[in-house]
Amino acid sequence: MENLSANNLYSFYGKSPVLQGVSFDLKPGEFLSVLGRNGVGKTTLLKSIMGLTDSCKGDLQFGGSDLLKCSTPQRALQGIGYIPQGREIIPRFTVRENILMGTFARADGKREIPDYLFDMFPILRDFISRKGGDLSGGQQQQLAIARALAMDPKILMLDEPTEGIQPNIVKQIEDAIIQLNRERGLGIILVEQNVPFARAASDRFLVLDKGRVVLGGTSAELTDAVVEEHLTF
Ligand SMILES: Nc1ncnc2c1ncn2[C@@H]1O[C@H](COP(=O)(O)OP(=O)(O)OP(=O)(O)O)[C@@H](O)[C@H]1O
Repeated sequence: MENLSANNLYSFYGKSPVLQGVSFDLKPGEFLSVLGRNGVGKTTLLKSIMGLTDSCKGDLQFGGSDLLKCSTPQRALQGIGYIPQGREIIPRFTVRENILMGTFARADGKREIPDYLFDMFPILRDFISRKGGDLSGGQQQQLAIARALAMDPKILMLDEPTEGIQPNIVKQIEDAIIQLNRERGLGIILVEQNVPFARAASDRFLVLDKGRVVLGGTSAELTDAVVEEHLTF
């Protein structure tokens, strides 16, 4: 089965190790939330899985493949989708062009935009010919999710997808993430500050502190006491 598993993973910017011995498992279709205060390495964990930090040591496997030996495009082709913080859509490309970019990371070479993306985010259908840069922040986040889905991923990694987004769109994005997991069976790794959403949506969580996993468990174990000890500022 296509588990994603990290064992004693170290990740570096230059010579500084940001992740220091991180281990976790994500089973197919599982939803994992990654929590922790600012600057503890949450974004770095997602970047490391995608091969976007300077270097990594340790073990990172996906479905029997040694990810640390794979380039970033190879990791995408294996089915790992990444929606970075800040979204990084291409502002001068249209909505259609932005989504089509995702299809270039499809293993089967198809260049079609799946219809369900527009059922999930109807505004993208309405704005299909608009420039990405003319969309609101929330619409751009929907576009970034659609672009990642256009590559037909097995796992979707999202970095604070509702940060700074207008409240009426937050709910749509949260519902879409849950639907992708529960109805389409996508594995999800979500970096999130919103504990109630992480608790409601995920199967399991882990808490990072200074580049290490200090706690993990089922979402039922993500109690107020855990939040108080590890997540309040
Ligand atoms: N490109 C980089 N070069 C050097 N150091 C970096 C780089 N990106 C992040 N760091 C450092 O790595 C550490 C972890 O950063 P990271 O962004 O992974 O944390 P985070 O938990 O996602 O924080 P936040 O909640 O603020 O996004 C921080 O000390 C940060 O300064």
